[in-house]
Amino acid sequence: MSGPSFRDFLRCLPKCEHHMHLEGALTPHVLFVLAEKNNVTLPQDDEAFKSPEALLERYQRFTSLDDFLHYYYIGMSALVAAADFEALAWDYFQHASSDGVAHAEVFFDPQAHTSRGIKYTTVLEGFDTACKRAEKELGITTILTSCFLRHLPPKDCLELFEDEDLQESYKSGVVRAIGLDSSEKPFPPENFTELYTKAKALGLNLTAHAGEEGPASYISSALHNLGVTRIDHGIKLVDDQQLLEKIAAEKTMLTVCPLSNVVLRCVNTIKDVPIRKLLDAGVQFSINSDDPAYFGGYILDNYVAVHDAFKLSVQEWEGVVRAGIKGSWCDDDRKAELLQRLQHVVEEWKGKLEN
Ligand SMILES: Nc1ncnc2[nH]cnc12
Ligand SMILES: [Zn+2]
Repeated sequence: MSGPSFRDFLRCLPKCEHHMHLEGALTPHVLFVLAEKNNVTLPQDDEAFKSPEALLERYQRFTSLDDFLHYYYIGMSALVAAADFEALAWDYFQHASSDGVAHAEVFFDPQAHTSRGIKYTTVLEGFDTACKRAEKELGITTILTSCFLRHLPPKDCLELFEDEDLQESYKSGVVRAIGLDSSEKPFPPENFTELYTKAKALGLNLTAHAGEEGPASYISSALHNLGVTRIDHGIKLVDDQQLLEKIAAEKTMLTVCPLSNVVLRCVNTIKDVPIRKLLDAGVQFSINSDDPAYFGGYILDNYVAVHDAFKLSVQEWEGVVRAGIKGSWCDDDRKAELLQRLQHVVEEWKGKLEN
C-alpha cells in the first residue's frame, strides 16, 4: 500500500489563488452547451469549432498569448445570461474547493461582455451569486477584480470605469480591485495611469499583468506609474537584477502561473519558470492557474508541476503558502486564521513526509 503523496500534502495546504480569470474556466464542453442554448453561432471557418474534442485538441497547440486570446474571446461569446456566468464561476469554485483553496481572488473582463451587448449588471449578478455561494457552502472567501483590456483605447477603459454600474459595484464593495490584462505588447502600463489614479482614489486594490510576454520594464512601469501592490505573472523580473532586489525588499507579490507560461510558450518547460531564482532572491510569489480550462490544470496541478520540477522542501512550500496568505487582500482576521491552519497542516505532514 502506498503512503501519503506530496500531492496530498499540497492539497491540504490552505492555498490562496490570486490569478484566475473566471472566463478562463469555460471548458469546451460547457462552451458548446451554452452556445447551443443561447443560439450563438461559433466560427464555421475554423475546424477547431467542429466539436468540443477538436477545440480541446487545438488548446494543446497555442503559439502565443495572442493565439490563446483569440480563442478565449470567441469562447466567452457563449456566455449570455446571469445564470451562465454563475454556473461558470460555481464550476470553478467547486474545483478550487477540491484542490484545497481557502481564499480566491478572481478576475473577470467586463469589456469582453459589454462590447457584445451583455450588461455589466448581468455579468456581476452571476459572478457575485457564485462567490456568495462559495463562501457559504465551501468556506472559500472571495474577492472579485474587474480587469481592463489593455489592447483597447485607454479612454474607453476609463469611460467604462466611470460607468454608473461599475462605480456602484466598487462603492458597494462587491468588486474590490482592478487589474489590467489581455494582449501585453505593445500596450505598456503607463497608458493606464489615469484609470489607476481614479481607482486608487476609490480605495480599490490595484494589480496588473506585467512581464508575462512583455519586458521587465513593464513591471517597473506598473509599479511606478500605476501604483500596483502586486504583479500578475512577472516572470520577466529575473531579467532585471536591480528590480528583482527592489521587489524582494518591498515584498511585492508576483502571481505566477506555471502551466500557463508553458502552454503560451513564454517558457519552454516548467523548469524554465524562474521558481528557484525567485526563492533564492527572496521574492514573494503565489502559484495560480490563470485560465484552467485552457491550460490543462487547476491550481493543484500547478503546485504539483512546480514540485515535480523544483522539489521544494516542506519548509519552502510553507513559505510559498504563507507569502500567498500575507499577500492576499482579505482582512487580518482571515489571514490569521489561514496562517494558523497552515501551521497545523505543516506540523501534521512534516513527520508523514519525512519518515
Ligand atoms: N494569461 C493572460 N494574460 C493576459 N490576459 C489574459 N486574460 C486571460 N488570461 C490572460
Ligand atoms: Zn492572467
